[in-house]
Amino acid sequence: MSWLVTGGAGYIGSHVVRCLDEAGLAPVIVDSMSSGIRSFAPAHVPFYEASVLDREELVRIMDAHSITGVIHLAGYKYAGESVKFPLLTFEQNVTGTARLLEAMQQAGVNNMVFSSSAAVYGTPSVALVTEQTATEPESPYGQSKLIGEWLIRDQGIAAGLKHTSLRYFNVVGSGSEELYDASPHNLFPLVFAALNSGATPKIFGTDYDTTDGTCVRDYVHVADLALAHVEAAKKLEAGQELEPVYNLGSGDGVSVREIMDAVARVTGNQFQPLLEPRRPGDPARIVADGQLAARDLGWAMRHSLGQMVDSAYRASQALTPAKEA
Ligand SMILES: NC(=O)c1ccc[n+]([C@@H]2O[C@H](COP(=O)([O-])OP(=O)(O)OC[C@H]3O[C@@H](n4cnc5c(N)ncnc54)[C@H](O)[C@@H]3O)[C@@H](O)[C@H]2O)c1
Ligand SMILES: O=c1ccn([C@@H]2O[C@H](COP(=O)(O)OP(=O)(O)O[C@H]3O[C@H](CO)[C@H](O)[C@H](O)[C@H]3O)[C@@H](O)[C@H]2O)c(=O)[nH]1
Repeated sequence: MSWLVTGGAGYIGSHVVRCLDEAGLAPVIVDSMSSGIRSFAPAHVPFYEASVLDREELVRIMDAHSITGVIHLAGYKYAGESVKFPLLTFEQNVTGTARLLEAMQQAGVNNMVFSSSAAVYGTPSVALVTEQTATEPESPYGQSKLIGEWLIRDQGIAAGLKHTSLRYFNVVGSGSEELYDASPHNLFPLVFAALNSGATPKIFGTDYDTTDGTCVRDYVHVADLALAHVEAAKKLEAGQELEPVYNLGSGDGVSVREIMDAVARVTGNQFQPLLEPRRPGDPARIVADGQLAARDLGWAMRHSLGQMVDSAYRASQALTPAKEA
């Protein structure tokens, strides 16, 4: 049993690869290296620098390794930036997913786990988002993830693909010090990049309709998230039916101000964040009901917020200048 991991040299993908490896579902990585980091891929795991847009190369790789399933994480992940770059976002996330599905059909690979996002919900009007909550994405990124889900669902109907899509909420933390989130646009990496360089972290928006005026999100630890992928892969491999979509969130809302307080506590740095205007496109609050995933995928929050902050901080400090370049 060998599973292909697209985007396996990325932040989340590298954690998934390690969990698959430990579970005996021999991972093989395909990554275009647009944002991947080569050292994130374990030396013994087969690695191909290739794009999911390259159908023929994907078929060759799937045949060469007798791949039985795909965890598809490759993509362009910035909701805010996607408003500026809709064509890039759709090419990578929609055309990329379509090419991958074509390759899977050609190679006879019949199992798929897809990285979707809470961004498919837009700004929900409910306190806890369930899988039944209306999908009203507000960015090309959210739209592209929803279309990805539809392509996969339709390929299930047309070609018998077994599949599930995991809608991640805010993924943070680090499962080991050499793996970190290098995103230039997300809260945790920006806060630690600022602190590590002597700058002051920023809060975008303090006038939202939330308890302290800052945005509320549902933060999950990347190592917990990775385990849910392995559970999904194992179930699909064993021929068990899964729901078409699962939320991977904790049910707990945490404000940006509360994150800053936790960072100050963990690092011992009593900084006063800079208060900036709102960042365009940010919903005030989005928090998940994760009960469906708990029922079917053993989904559980094994890490506390303090551990999320602490592990992210340690990983950010372990960065060498070479890795930062
Ligand atoms: N980080 C989050 O909070 C979050 C939340 C919801 C969903 N997601 C989704 O999870 C997935 C992984 O996110 P991440 O945080 O690890 O991001 P990341 O940028 O670290 O990883 C993405 C990986 O995909 C690779 N890639 C990009 N385009 C490719 C292509 N065309 N072909 C092959 N490889 C390609 C990149 O080089 C990178 O290694 C993405 O699909 C993202 O949209 C992330
Ligand atoms: O320096 C910063 C950076 C961010 N923020 C705020 O922190 C919150 C979280 O922002 P992130 O960029 O970390 O995360 P998002 O909620 O915007 O988006 C993330 O989670 C979404 C799901 O909820 C999507 O999947 C998306 O891909 C992923 O980047 C937002 O209110 C943002 O304005 C700050 O205050 N200061």
